[in-house]
Formats: sequence, structure tokens, C-alpha cells
Amino acid sequence: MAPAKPSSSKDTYSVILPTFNERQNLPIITWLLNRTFTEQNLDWELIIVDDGSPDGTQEVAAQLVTAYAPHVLLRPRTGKLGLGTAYVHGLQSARGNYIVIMDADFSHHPKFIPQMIAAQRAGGFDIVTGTRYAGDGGVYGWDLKRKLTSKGANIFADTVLRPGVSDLTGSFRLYKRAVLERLFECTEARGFTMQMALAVTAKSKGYSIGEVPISFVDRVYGDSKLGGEEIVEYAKGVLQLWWST
Ligand SMILES: Nc1nc2c(ncn2[C@@H]2O[C@H](COP(=O)(O)OP(=O)(O)O[C@H]3O[C@H](CO)[C@@H](O)[C@H](O)[C@@H]3O)[C@@H](O)[C@H]2O)c(=O)[nH]1
Ligand SMILES: [Mg+2]
Repeated sequence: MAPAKPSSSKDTYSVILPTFNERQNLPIITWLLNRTFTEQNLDWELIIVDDGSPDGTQEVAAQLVTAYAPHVLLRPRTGKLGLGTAYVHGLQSARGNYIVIMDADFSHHPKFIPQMIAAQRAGGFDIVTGTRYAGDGGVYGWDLKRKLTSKGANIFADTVLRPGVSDLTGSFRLYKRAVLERLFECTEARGFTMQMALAVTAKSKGYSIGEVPISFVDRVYGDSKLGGEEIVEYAKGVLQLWWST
């Protein structure tokens, strides 16, 4: 799909970037985001929600706030409070009418953002989700166990809930701000289950979801924070949603 055409619209895109031990990734992802939005002539901001990373991520973020002023904001929290509440926290400071949620470790590459914006504009979608499991999308660098976990999680949720979204666990998404606010209000899940719960709830409320195939490349620096506990929580979350819808 063609990238979004340069625009002089009044739209503002707020990128919410949760970080935990992303000192090495943060400067490069910020540079790429700045280049991407500048090339597209789009108004943008980056909101870094760091949870007291012991590796010094916040010190790096503070330098980026100065270097990219006024585009970068740091909204730190004192402890590791999880991905879902980090999004909610970041949204409180966002001024954009569109919100991009993504990871800081390059598994979600900024180069896909113009395609997501173009898809949103073309289809008028409430949400556009990056998908690893449709079209040219794919996953690179994961071992077999992680690939099976991810694919299995999607098949499980799709079989139980039938939402018609090809990548339910992916978190690289563009939302209309009002839609995300509404979904946060009516979705209890705040762990790794949240991505799936947001997509399923969105569908049940009649919001439209477009898809853009993405290449998800495993991180080079740092470690994933996904563990066995999150997988059990995910399975419980699918069943709870099934029960309540
Ligand atoms: N602030 C904050 N950030 C966090 C926390 N835990 C993780 N992060 C940040 O959230 C992003 C994703 O964390 P990863 O640890 O890299 O997750 P992953 O295992 O690669 O999982 C990704 O893929 C899954 C789908 O397969 C997604 O479900 C998941 O949301 C994420 O995108 C990274 O930017 C990481 O620094 C936390 O407790 N607090
Ligand atoms: Mg990752």
C-alpha cells in the first residue's frame, strides 16, 4: 500500500511508547519516528512511558525530550506497572486525535506507520492494526516455541471469540483517540491480554478495524518481558471475554 500522502491536515498523531529497559533502542526509534512524521508532513508527538527502568532508559529519554523538543514527552512511573496501564497513563498526556501504540524494540518498525495512516484515511477505519498473520505479514527471529505460542494464542482466541481480526495479540495499532478512550473505559484487561480484549471489544461495539501487514522482527537489544504467567492470564482473559459477550 502506498504511504500516506504529505498532508497539511490538522490531524495530530500521538505515539505512546511504553519502555522498560530500552536504553539502547530508544534513541534510534525516536530518530526514525521523527524522520517518518517529518517526511509525511504530519503533526506528531512521542510519549515515552517508562516504568523506572534500572538500565537508565529515563536518563536517555530526558535527553531526547530536549533534543526533539517539543515533540517528545517523558511520562515516567516509579515501578514496573505493566504494559496496559502504561498506555492508559500515556493517553492522559496525549494531545493527538489519533493514537499510535507500538513497542520500542523495533519489532514494530516506524516505516509501517505511513501505511497505517493511509489505510485509515482510505477506509475511514476506527482502528488500524498491524498484522503478522495476513498478506505479506510475518514474524522473524523468534524460536519455534514463541512462534507457536503467538500463533496458538491467535487461533485460540479466534476459535472461541470469532472477532474476524487476523492478529489479535499484536499491539502495533493506530486508533482514533475517542475510540481508544471508549475502549479503555469498557475493557478491564490491562496485561498482555489487553490487545486481544481491545480488538474483540471494538468489534462487538461495531468499530471498524483495518489491517496492514507488518514484518515483526524480534528485538536485538534487551529481553522480552513476556513469561508463562502472562500466557496463563491470556487464556483466562479469552474465556472471560467469551463468558461476558
Ligand atoms: N512502561 C512499561 N513498558 C513495558 C512493560 N513491559 C514491557 N514494556 C515495553 O513494552 C514493549 C513490548 O515489550 P516486550 O517485552 O518487547 O514484548 P514482546 O514479548 O516482544 O511482546 C510483544 O508482542 C506481543 C505479541 O506477540 C504483544 O502481545 C505484546 O504487546 C508486545 O507487542 C517494549 O517497548 C517494552 O519495553 C512495563 O511493565 N511497563
Ligand atoms: Mg518485543
